[in-house]
Amino acid sequence: MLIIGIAGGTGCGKTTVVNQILNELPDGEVGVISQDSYYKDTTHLTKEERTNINFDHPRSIDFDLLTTHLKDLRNNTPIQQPVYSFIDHNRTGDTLLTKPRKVMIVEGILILTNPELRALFDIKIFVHADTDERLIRRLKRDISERGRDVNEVLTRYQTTLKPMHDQFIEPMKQYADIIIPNNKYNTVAIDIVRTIINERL
Ligand SMILES: Nc1ncnc2c1ncn2[C@@H]1O[C@H](COP(=O)(O)OP(=O)(O)O)[C@@H](O)[C@H]1O
Ligand SMILES: Nc1ccn([C@@H]2O[C@H](COP(=O)(O)O)[C@@H](O)[C@H]2O)c(=O)n1
Repeated sequence: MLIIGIAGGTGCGKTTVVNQILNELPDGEVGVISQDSYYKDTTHLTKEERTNINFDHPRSIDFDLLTTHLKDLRNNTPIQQPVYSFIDHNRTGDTLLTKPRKVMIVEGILILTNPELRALFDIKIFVHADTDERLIRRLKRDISERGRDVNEVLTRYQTTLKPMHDQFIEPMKQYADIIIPNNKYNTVAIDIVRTIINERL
């Protein structure tokens, strides 16, 4: 199994890059795990307490479960990937049966911060987009897809998102094998990654 980790700040285009990579590859040959599915279970908290969680700090992620699941997949064992709701700030209780594939992609803002998880990646990719570009994309996406308003996104950006990005996410570039510039759609980089994957299929 080839395991590819794709990191980068919020709004840099990780999900879009993954979808572009999957396009034109044979259906079902490449599996995807999102770090977002592994936000810690917050059922014991009130809605207000959940809203106040710092979702950009590594401690918000259940790295133990994510690492265990990736090792299971590597050992050819299917996993039940949790399903996460950005509206409720919690796992939904549903799971998604995820089967081992020849190639697995793991994507998320913090996936390179955990040494044990990082060591499982054969290829580490960091997607880069400038800060202003990422904020604009995040604003538009969170309002249209994640039930947020302008004030909420900007407050979160100032209080946690930007400081956490500078402290935990940007420094992870040092571990990247490939950095994809993604201020604009980067078809050349996508083709290169797809070629690497095709060699393993
Ligand atoms: N290269 C790009 N140029 C313009 N918009 C982009 C680009 N990549 C992604 N987007 C848009 O930016 C938003 C955030 O992208 P997404 O892939 O969800 O980022 P991430 O998963 O890194 O948070 C989406 O609305 C997406 O369509
Ligand atoms: N309940 C939550 C959980 C996370 N976030 C934000 O999601 C961002 C990571 O996801 P991307 O798709 O943007 O990589 C992260 O910056 C968290 O702030 C949230 O808003 N609500």
